[in-house]
This record gives sequence, structure tokens and C-alpha cells, in this order.
Amino acid sequence: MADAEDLKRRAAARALEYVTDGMRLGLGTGSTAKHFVALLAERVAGGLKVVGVPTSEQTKAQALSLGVPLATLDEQPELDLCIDGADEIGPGLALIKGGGGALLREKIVASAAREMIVIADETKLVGTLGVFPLPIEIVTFGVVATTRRLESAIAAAGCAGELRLRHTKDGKPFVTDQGNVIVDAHLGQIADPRRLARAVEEVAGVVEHGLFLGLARRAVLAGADGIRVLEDQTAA
Ligand SMILES: O=C(CO)[C@H](O)[C@H](O)COP(=O)(O)O
Repeated sequence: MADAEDLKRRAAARALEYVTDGMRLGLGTGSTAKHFVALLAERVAGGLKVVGVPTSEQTKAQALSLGVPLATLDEQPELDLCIDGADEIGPGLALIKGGGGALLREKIVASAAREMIVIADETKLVGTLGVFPLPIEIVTFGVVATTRRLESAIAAAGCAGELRLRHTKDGKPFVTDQGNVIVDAHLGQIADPRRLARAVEEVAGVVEHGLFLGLARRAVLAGADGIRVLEDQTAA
């Protein structure tokens, strides 16, 4: 039976079929996106011409080490395709992202792309979002006050749960590539993702959240029985 890494690699390999010569690509972050970048590098070594815009310092380092040509988003503000992983994939290809802490750059890069394809093993597909804690990136000024305001806003949006500041393994607050911190909202379920997104966005101090709504057009999901491609034509 295929293990999880093998499934992620298969999803990444299938998504590579959407990549054509000359494309400007958003390169996601995380273990599934890492497989995609490694496979893309093989194609680049074979002559494929693309330019990638990485969504994190981690992905940038990997792509550079493998010889994938890179640009900044300022150099390439319009992208053809963004390929990234997700923590949960819900109805309408609504996503929770940010488990790897890169949600802010991931959302900016995905928004700059004409199309986003999400790649994952099929365990990421859920009926209702929210078992995976929702990452919310906030500025370092006033973390306690912002977290309290977030708790109230989240409750008013019909969700309940605990908010926890994310820490690294050595006990320090996790700091994002943009110098912010992340609060993970352990909600269990998110009945109305749009309502929650609006409520979170209204809190001062919030930079971005991990709900990606209306962004992904396709999900390439790998499971024991093969690959499934889900499509949502309403995505931007
Ligand atoms: O949003 C992300 C990083 O911020 C990742 O795409 C998400 O956490 C999925 O990661 P993985 O492919 O390792 O399961």
C-alpha cells in the first residue's frame, strides 16, 4: 500500500501535467508542495522553461538548490498557475491553509495567479472545515488584546473553540517569513466559512487567515484507488 509521502508525490506528479512551457508559476509550501518542486526541477533539467515565485523562504531555498529559475512577485506580478498543498479541502474547494505557517505569502501568490491547483492526499478532503485548527496571522504588537478580540469575533460568527499562539519546538513563538505570529483557532467545525472569514478580517491586528475561499479551481487528490481531480468552476 502507498504511504502518505508516496500519495503526496503522486498528486504532485499529476499536477505537473498542467504545467506548460513558458508558465509563470506560484510555488507552494509544505511537504506536498516540496514533492512538486522536486518533480518540477527534474522537468526544468530536461529543458522545460518556467519561472517560479516561491511562497516561503523554505520553498525558495529548495527551488534554488534544485536549479528552478525564480522571480519575486514584484518581478512577475501576474502568474499563470499556482500549485500548493492544503491542510483541509472542504465543499466548493474551500481550503484551510497555513499549517506550515506560510499562509500570508501563499494567499498573495495564489491571488496573483489565474488559476490555483491544490494538491494533497485524499485524507485532506472533508465534509466540513474546521477539525484542522484555523491559522490566523497577527502582528506582534498587542497579541493578547488581538487574541481576545478574535475570540469574541469568532464566537459572534457562530463558532466556538480555543485560540492558541503557535510555538516552535523549542518553546518560542513561531514567527512567519513576514515577521508576524500565528494564533491557531481550534474550532472543531466551521459551519459558515465566509461568515467566519469576514468576522476575523474585521479584527484590528489580523494580517491574514488561512481560509482560502474561491481561490482553488482544481484539487488533485491521491488515494489508494488512484488520482481524483475535483473542479470548481466558480473559483476566481
Ligand atoms: O498551507 C501550508 C503551509 O502554510 C501547506 O500547504 C499545508 O500545511 C499542507 O502541508 P502538507 O503538504 O505538508 O500537508
